[in-house]
Amino acid sequence: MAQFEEVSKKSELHPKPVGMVQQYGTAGFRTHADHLDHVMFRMGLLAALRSRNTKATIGVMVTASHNPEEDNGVKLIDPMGEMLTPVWEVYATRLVNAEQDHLLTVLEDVIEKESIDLTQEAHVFVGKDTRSSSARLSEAVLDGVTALRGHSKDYGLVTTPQLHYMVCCCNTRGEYGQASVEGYYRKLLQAFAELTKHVPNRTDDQKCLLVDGANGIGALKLREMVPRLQGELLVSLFCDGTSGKLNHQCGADFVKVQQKSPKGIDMKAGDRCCSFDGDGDRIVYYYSDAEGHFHLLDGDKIATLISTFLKELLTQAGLDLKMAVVQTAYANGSSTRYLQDTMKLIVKCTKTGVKHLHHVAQEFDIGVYFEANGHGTVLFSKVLEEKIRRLCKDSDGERRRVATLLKNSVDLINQTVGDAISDMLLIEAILAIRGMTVQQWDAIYTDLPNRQLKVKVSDRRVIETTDAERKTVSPAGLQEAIDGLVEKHRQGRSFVRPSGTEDVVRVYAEAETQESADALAHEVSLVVYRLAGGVGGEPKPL
Ligand SMILES: CC(=O)N[C@H]1[C@@H](OP(=O)(O)O)O[C@H](CO)[C@@H](O)[C@@H]1O
Ligand SMILES: [Mg+2]
Repeated sequence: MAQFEEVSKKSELHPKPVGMVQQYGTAGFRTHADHLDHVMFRMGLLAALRSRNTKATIGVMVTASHNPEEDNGVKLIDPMGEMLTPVWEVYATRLVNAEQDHLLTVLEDVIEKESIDLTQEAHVFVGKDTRSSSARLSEAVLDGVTALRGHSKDYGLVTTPQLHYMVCCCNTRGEYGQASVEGYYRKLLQAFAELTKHVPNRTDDQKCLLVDGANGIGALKLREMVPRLQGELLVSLFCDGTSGKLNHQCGADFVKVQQKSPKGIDMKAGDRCCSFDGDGDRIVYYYSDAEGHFHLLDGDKIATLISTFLKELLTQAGLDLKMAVVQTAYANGSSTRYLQDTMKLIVKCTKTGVKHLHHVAQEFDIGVYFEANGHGTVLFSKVLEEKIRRLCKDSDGERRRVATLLKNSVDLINQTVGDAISDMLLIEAILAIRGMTVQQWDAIYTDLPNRQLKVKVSDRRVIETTDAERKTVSPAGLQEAIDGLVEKHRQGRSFVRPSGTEDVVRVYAEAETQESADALAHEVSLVVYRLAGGVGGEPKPL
């Protein structure tokens, strides 16, 4: 077939280094930018097939998120703006690892398995982050789409959630919004303005927010929005990419893992601050108190603030609906207890990785999901959205006011995926409406001190987990050893799992005091090292 000749010819321009193997992981393919040209071309091919398979527009985002600037990566976006479905992750891995002379065979195999009609039209949206390698790598994606005679639209520099939004807008024929960056701005800005317009007596101090843009795409996009916030939010943008390096000593991942403020932010005691990650899909908040202590408000605190706000509105609106908060094992034990025992909310725990949380959140009328690292959003069922819309029209007085707040919250939230800009505007609106300071928000519950460590082992796959990764089933004896150690620490909890993005085993521990959490994390690291084939020197105490 003529299309295959074209693929054959074009693929010679994007040759795969012989023997190189890569895996479609938690966040797509991700590695040093020098090893990705063939991956990008082939993901362009796969996106064109996926588009024909779903009869919808598919997205391809070139980014390595919070990784160093030298890395890059690629993720595919399915029709409703969600992550690529798992069966196709397997195809992606096979296609990327096929040696040059085997590429067509693998391609044909996917076409046959999914009964893809090549005469169908294919449409692919492509976006990229600000990495120096992203321009040439997104060209390779476009080459792949064209080789299979797909139509492509290059959105250029966009945040990951913006591209998810575009795909959803396009496939809902504009019902979700207009598929352009301008359409995205307009939808969010209008919802934010509506939410904040009746908030009385806010001082400039309360409106001030310091933002660390991780020297990435999130900073560029936020800068375009700031002048249009009509003074309802006074943003000071730091790490805006004009001089610093992407993610270097800044950004949401740095702040969460190091538990300290980013380099280059000029914060005074009490200032409300937040950090985006490198592709604008994560956010964490923080402030430092008068004694200079750093306070982090991570994904768990964000989930608590948002779910408390929405639950109150639902009650006031007289809507009795099923609402849940979805977390992973990394959620701080205090947050889980607060949500369950005080807020009386359903709390679910899933495996790490946003696609798992998203999936479970879809089962409820309102599903609030956040990873502790700040990646998350809220999903609303169609039934609920319809009820809210009707209530806005048919009710009056207080009930109408509350329904309108709900409607504008729905519009402000990017339901396709976690979105730093959208989450930030929602959090700012909630704090304004409730007249709450960052300190009051922080005081809703007190985090248990915790520690995350990494252990290097020769093959991390020897660790198998169950119960949403909270327990191990192999190697033999490991779980019993962890249980024995946890027992010795007041309010102790610990688990280990192989990372899906790095060649390490992650260890998490929390306990009543920081010393205790640190000691537990170290003790567990040692048993992992001993029972799961540790390499290099034994883990040292902190
Ligand atoms: C503890 C932690 O933060 N893990 C991160 C990290 O996954 P690992 O499988 O733990 O490497 O990267 C994922 C993709 O960005 C993110 O979804 C997840 O939350
Ligand atoms: Mg990210």
